[in-house]
Amino acid sequence: MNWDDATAEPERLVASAADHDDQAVEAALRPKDLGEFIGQERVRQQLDLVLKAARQRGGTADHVLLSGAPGLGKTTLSMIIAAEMGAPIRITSGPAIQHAGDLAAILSSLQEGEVLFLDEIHRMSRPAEEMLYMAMEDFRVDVIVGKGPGATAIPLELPAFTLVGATTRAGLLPPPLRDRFGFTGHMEFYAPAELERVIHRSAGLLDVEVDLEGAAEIAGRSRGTPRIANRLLRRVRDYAQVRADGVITQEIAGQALEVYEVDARGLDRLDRAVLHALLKLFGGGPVGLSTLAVAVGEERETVEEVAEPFLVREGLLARTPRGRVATRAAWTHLGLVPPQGAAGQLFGGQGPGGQGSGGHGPGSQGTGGTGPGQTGLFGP
Ligand SMILES: Nc1ncnc2c1ncn2[C@@H]1O[C@H](COP(=O)(O)OP(=O)(O)OP(=O)(O)O)[C@@H](O)[C@H]1O
Repeated sequence: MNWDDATAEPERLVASAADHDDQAVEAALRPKDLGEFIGQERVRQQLDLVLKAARQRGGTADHVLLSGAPGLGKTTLSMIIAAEMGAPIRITSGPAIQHAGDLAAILSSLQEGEVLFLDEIHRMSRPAEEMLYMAMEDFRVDVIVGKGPGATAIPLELPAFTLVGATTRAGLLPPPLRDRFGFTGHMEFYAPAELERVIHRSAGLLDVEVDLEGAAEIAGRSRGTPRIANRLLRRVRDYAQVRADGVITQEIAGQALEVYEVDARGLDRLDRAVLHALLKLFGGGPVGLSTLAVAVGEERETVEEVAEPFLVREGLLARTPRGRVATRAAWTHLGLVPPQGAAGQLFGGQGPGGQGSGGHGPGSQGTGGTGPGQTGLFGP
C-alpha cells in the first residue's frame, strides 16, 4: 500500500479521517440527540445547559467551538446542536472558504437561527477569518465593492445564527477568533467501555449480532475513536458473515482483525514496521527520523505524521532531541527482549510521555544500524 501522499492515510483501516466508505454509512450511524451521544460527559453536560438556556430565552445558542482529533464526533455534535435547537444546519469547511466573498455568500443566505458548521476552521483564509469576527459578534459584515481607492464597504445585516467551528488544532486559532466563541468543548479520546457502547449501538443499527467480548475486542483496537470502531465493526462483520455464522465473538473479532493486520493495541502494519525497525535495527534508538524512515522504506513525513502520533500517544515511542527512542512498552508489545546494551537507554514505558530512566548512556547503540537486531525483519 502506498502511504506517502496525503490521500493515502485514509486508506488505512485505522485512519481517523473519513474515507468514502465511511461517508456512505456514517449518516446512518450518527446519534441524533444528546441523549444518544455516547461519552464526552463534560462536553455533553455543558452543551446541554447552553442549549437549554438558549431555548428558554427563545434565542439562538452562543457560538460553539469543538476541538479534538478527527472521528471523535465533532460533526455529529454540530448536527445534534441544530436538532436540539430545531434549526436547519449548513455544513462547510475552512479550506472551501478561500475568499471573503465565499463567506459573505454563505452568511447572507442563512436563515434566522440556522447553525453554520465550519469544519477545519483553522484552515480558513485570513480575509475570510476577519470577516467572520464581525459576523459572529454583530451579525453584520462589510462587503467591499470595487478596488483600490474607489472601494467602498457596504454593510450587510445578517440573521442571527450559531456558528459551530471544529478544529483538530485549537492552538492554531488566532485569539480574536477563539474569544468570540461562547463555549468551547474539548473532545477527548474515548475509553474502551464507551467504544463498546458505540459498537453495540452501531451493531444494532446495522443489524449485526455482536456479543460483549466481541465488542470489547474491537473496542480495544479502535484507538479511542468511534469512527475507527465503526469501521472495524464493518470489516469484522464481513469476516463473521463469510467465515462464520455471522455472530461477532471475541474469537471471530480477533481472527478478523488479524487478517486486516490491526493488532491487539490498534497498531497496523505501518506502525509495527516503524517499531520493528526502531527496535531490531537500532536497538531501540535513539535514531534520527530520516534514518528510521529510510529503514522502513517510507517518506519522513509519513513516519512522522501518520505513524508516530499514535505510537507516542500509546507510550511506545518517544521523540527526544537525540532522535526516536523506543520505550519499554514497545519491546514488550512486539514480544522482544531489549539487547543488553540498550538497558541504560530504555524509556520507562507505559503511557504518553513516559520518561522512565531516560538517560542515553555511553552504551547507547546510536544510529548506525549495527545493533544486535540487525538480522531482523529489515536485515539485508
Ligand atoms: N459519541 C458518539 N457516540 C456514537 N457514535 C459516535 C460518537 N461520536 C462519533 N460517533 C460516530 O463516529 C463517526 C464519526 O463522527 P464525526 O463525523 O462526527 O467525527 P468528526 O470529529 O466530525 O470527524 P472529522 O474531524 O473527520 O470531521 C460518526 O459516524 C458517528 O456515528
